[in-house]
Amino acid sequence: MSAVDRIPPSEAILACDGLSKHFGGIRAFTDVAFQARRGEVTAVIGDNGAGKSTLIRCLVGVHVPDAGRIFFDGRPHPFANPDEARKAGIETVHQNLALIDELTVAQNLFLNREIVRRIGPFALLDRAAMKQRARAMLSRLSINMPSVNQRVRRLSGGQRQAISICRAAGSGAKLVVMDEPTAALGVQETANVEALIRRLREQEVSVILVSHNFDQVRRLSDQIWVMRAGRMVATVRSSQTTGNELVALVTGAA
Ligand SMILES: Nc1ncnc2c1ncn2[C@@H]1O[C@H](COP(=O)(O)OP(=O)(O)OP(=O)(O)O)[C@@H](O)[C@H]1O
Repeated sequence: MSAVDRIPPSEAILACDGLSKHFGGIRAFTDVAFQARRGEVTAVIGDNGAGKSTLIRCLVGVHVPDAGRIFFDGRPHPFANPDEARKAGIETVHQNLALIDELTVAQNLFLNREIVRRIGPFALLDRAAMKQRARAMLSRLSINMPSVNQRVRRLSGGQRQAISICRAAGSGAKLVVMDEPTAALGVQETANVEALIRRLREQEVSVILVSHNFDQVRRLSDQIWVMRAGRMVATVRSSQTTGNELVALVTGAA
């Protein structure tokens, strides 16, 4: 049975069959199949070079796969670039955060999606509306921020990550894809970002999370995809696995 058939379309936010991506003679991954349930956190694990980042780049429209089918929210996924994926409801939280230091929290939350007010032939930025909406977006995810007028340069790594996640979720995304969202964070900041991911899940936003931290993956996710050397070697329910089993699946000792 194909992966697309296993979960009824109404329950699958994402499904994929026979997906492959090569860069010239280098194989990133081959014949990958998977499904992610709507409203769940799905983690992607695997050793360095297993193909995780390339796989999620195919999901968010950065790369076009060489072969295979992807379905998003019950429909074929034809996204040729990240803008198309975003319009359909897939947002990405990038490893390098993509925030602009010299802009404020509110300006970063509305970067490239500014609210404008039309007065005759002129289109003016509606700063008051953006600030008001920024406060509502932060409050919806219980994110504490000193002020929406604060420049992000002065914020901690965890606060910056929270803004990136809020920005991704705030536009009504159905699926938020995160590549190592806590890799550069300390213990408390990691806990804050994990709490934020749980709140997304409570609000029925589906999440795909790439992480090398198996404890985190088991704490946060419902389902785990395991990649090894360009293959999807296992899909496991997080509640039914142990850290040792994950290590064995990732290394091939299982
Ligand atoms: N743009 C590219 N051009 C050529 N090869 C690439 C490119 N992107 C990825 N690869 C190759 O594809 C394979 C999978 O890489 P990918 O970055 O997807 O792995 P990963 O599991 O995310 O690794 P890591 O955990 O180290 O980030 C690797 O052999 C990598 O060198």
